[in-house]
Parts: sequence; C-alpha cells; structure tokens
Amino acid sequence: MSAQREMKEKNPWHTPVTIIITVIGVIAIVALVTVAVLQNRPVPQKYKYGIVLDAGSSHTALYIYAWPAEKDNNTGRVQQTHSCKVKGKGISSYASEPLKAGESLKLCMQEAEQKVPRKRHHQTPLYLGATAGMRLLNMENSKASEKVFQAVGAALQKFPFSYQGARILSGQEEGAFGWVTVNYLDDRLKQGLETIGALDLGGASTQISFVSDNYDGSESPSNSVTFRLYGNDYNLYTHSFLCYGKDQVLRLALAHQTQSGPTTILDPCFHPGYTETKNYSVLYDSPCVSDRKPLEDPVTFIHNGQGNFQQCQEVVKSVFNFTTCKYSQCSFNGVFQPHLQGPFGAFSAYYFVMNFLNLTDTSIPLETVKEKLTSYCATPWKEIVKQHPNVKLSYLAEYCFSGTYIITLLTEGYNFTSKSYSDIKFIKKIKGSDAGWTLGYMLNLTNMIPAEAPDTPPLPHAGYVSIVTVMALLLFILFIVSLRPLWPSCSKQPQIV
Ligand SMILES: O=P(O)(O)OP(=O)(O)OP(=O)(O)OC[C@H]1O[C@@H](n2cnc3c(O)ncnc32)[C@H](O)[C@@H]1O
Ligand SMILES: [Ca+2]
Repeated sequence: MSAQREMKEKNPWHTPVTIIITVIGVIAIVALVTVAVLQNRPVPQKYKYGIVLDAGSSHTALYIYAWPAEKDNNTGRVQQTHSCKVKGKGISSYASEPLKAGESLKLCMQEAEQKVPRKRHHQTPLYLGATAGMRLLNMENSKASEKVFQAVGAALQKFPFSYQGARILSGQEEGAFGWVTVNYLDDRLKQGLETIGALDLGGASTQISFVSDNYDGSESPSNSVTFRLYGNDYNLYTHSFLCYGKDQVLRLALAHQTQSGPTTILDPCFHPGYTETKNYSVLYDSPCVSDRKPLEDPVTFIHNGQGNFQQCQEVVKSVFNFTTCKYSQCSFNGVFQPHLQGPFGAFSAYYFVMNFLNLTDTSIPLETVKEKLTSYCATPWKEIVKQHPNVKLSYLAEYCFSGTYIITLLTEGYNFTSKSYSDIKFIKKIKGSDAGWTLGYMLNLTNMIPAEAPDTPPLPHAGYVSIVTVMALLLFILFIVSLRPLWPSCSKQPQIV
C-alpha cells in the first residue's frame, strides 16, 4: 500500500502543473476546432436584386436577377431567379393607345413584387430597355414613341422598386450587352479565356458580335466596342441589322413577291395548302418596307404556300444586298465584318426556330440541314397542323420561312461555311439564365464588372482556419513530446516489494 502511494506521489503526470497544462491545452484545441467549425458553418445568404424589362418588338419580358449581397464584384455570381413573359404584343404596338402599353406590364410587375423580398424592394433597381420595335416607331413617329415611354414610365413608377428609367438601346449596345451576358454566364471574362461570339435574332433586328484577333476596330469604328473587364482588354466587333429580325424579313420577302401588286402570290416559304387572305396596308405598315408599297395595289392578296426550300432561299437572298462593299470584307448591305472567329452562341429566335425544327445539333452537316428543311417545307400545311396541335398557328406557319432565313443569314449573310457552322451552338439559357442583352445591360449599369481584376486573398477563409487548427495541434503534440522526460516510463520505476 505504501509503495502504491509512493508511486502515485512520484508520477510526474499527477503533478498539478502538468494537469493544468494538459487541461489548458485540451481547452485550447477544443476552442480552436469550435471556432473553425463555427466560422465555416454556412450562414444564411443575403441577396440583392435587380429587374430588367426587355421591351422587344414582338413582346416584353421581365427578368429578375439576384446576387450575394456582399459580393457585388465577383464574376459568375449574378443569376436570373425569375422571368415573366408579358401578355400581348411589344410596347411599340400600342402607339395609338399608349396607356395600354403601361397597363400591359402590370401583371409581371406584380409578380416581381412577390418574388423580390419586401425588405429589398426599395433598393432594387428597375430598368426598361426597348429594342428594334421602338427604334422603328421612333423613326416613324417620334411623338408616339415618346408617349409610349411616358405611359410605361408612369406605370413602372407605381411599383416600390428603384426605377432607373426606360430608354431605347442602340443596336450597338444591344449587340455588345448580349455578348457580355453570354461570356459572363460562361465564366469567360474573369478568367480571361477565349470569348464566345453572340448571335441574337429578334423580331425586328438581328445582332452579331464577336472578338476577332486580327481586328483592331480601325476599319469601321462604328462597329467597334472596346471593354476593359477584370483586367483584360476586349476589342469587340458588333453590328445590329435593323429590319433583319425574322418578322421584318418576312415583310421584306413578301414585299419582294408583291412588287407588282398581284392579287395572289405563290410563296415557296410557306407549306403547300397554306392559304390566307392578307392586307396590303398591314403588310406595308412598317418603315422597313413602306417605301416599296406598289402604287396601285388591291386591298388584299391571297397568300398561298408552295413549300420549296430552294426557291424560298432565292427569295430570302433577295433581301440582302451584296453589290457594294467599301471595306476589305463585308457581310451584306455594305456592312464591314472581320473574319469570323468562333465559338458562337445563337439565341432568341435562332433557338426557338432551330429547336422546333430539331436542328439545334450543329454537328449535323449543313447539307443535311438543308435536306431536312427541303422535306419540312414541302410537307403539306394540313399535315403540319395535325402533327403539332399545340403550337400557335402563327408560329407554325412560319417555321419553314424562319429556318430558311436562319440558314441563309448565317451562310450567305455572315459567311459561315460548312465547317464553321459547327462552331455555332443554339442556346436558350446558360446555367439557368436566359441568353440575351438584359443581364449585360444590368451588370454595366450597376458597375458590377470591374475594369481591373479584384485582389483575391492568397488563401480562402476555410483554408486559413484549417491551417491554423493543424498548426495548433502540431504545436500541442510537440509540447507533449517535449515533456517526455517527465513521462512515467522514462522516470525511474519505483520498486514494489
Ligand atoms: O429583339 P427585337 O427585334 O426587338 O424582337 P424581340 O425581342 O421581341 O424578339 P424575340 O427574340 O422575343 O423573338 C424573336 C422572334 O421569335 C418569335 N418567337 C418567340 N417565341 C417563339 C416560338 O416559340 N416559336 C417561334 N417563334 C417564336 C417572336 O414572335 C419574334 O418574331
Ligand atoms: Ca430581342
């Protein structure tokens, strides 16, 4: 018994100092690990919001974007959280009843009120950008376009958001912001990667934007936009062709076929068996074609389909002018275009149409695409309607024309070849956000893309905490090892008698 007591007394681990040091060490480690865990626990994220209304020629759409509140400057962080399609036509179609243009936006705006948390309403910027439909109305009747904007502005200001104004985007802005959107969403800007060109096909205009290595912007300055984003310089080529959206090109094509004011036309771009009576005054009621109206036309004409892709391509080609080019190279209508450099993302009507026609796969050879269009266009109208009972008839009637226009615009207009056609991707969304000019527009107006690359800490926070914890553990082990001379096995064993 006495020997046991003696052993207990002599065991250095049982001295108060070592016990206190051990306890403090354990507490320190528990504290460190707790801090590390707590620091890295996911905290509920706070978001900021922005709303953009895309007032296109054919319709208006509302987009809500959100991004983490404390990280305005980080790329790839702004995402579309909601979209709403405004019922009815584009705001430019309300020229004779402007108040209705404002009213038309109400439902989507109410939806936005629900989707953006109430607390954030007042600090949420709200923008409206109008494109080719309003550009045309402004050319035709600037007073009417002003009235539409007044009505739209008054309607939007009734909502609790931070209204930042409504205006017409220039074609250059529309093209450039579409390019920013797709490259931002694809994380190409911050990393300084090769960029994607943007092809946007609307109802009234179409845009092409891309970076070409051997293009410095000097040949045609009006087609050049320079950006400095995240420390990288970009020299973007962009052009917007007003009147070359698919609705206006359809007018141009019909105008071409009704030059002599006939009462009936046999249109190769519509299916055999398609027949509709159309009004001359409605067809020519657009600045894109108004100057071509036949002098002595009847009131109506009968629009009959014939369903012939090749002839349709000839009609579509007639809307392009290839005769003059004062630059080293042009696309069409005497517009400069540098050498194409892919890849390209093609969105809006490019996607709607090619998706309907099952032609979004660009590894399908161009020749095969043309064969498919040939057989699609030749399909009788009755059969087409039977095969697609749920598709809007106005869309359905035009897919043959639109598909033909898309292929002709890309190959004859922009000079895509059988080879470079496969550089195009028909896209609707990138990582959940719609491809279009709206996101780029908002990023620009909220200064969310810095010119210079933001400084990043050498280590992420979690890495920092982990390293501190591991180092503390190592120090503690070292400390224990340094007490080795005091360990029981190292001290002299008491003899038990
Ligand atoms: O850019 P602008 O020229 O102002 O026009 P927009 O913004 O209104 O044009 P969209 O991209 O919304 O649509 C382009 C065209 O595609 C048509 N469209 C929209 N959805 C479609 C669908 O599902 N199928 C076929 N066409 C569609 C629409 O009517 C237009 O003619
Ligand atoms: Ca558009």
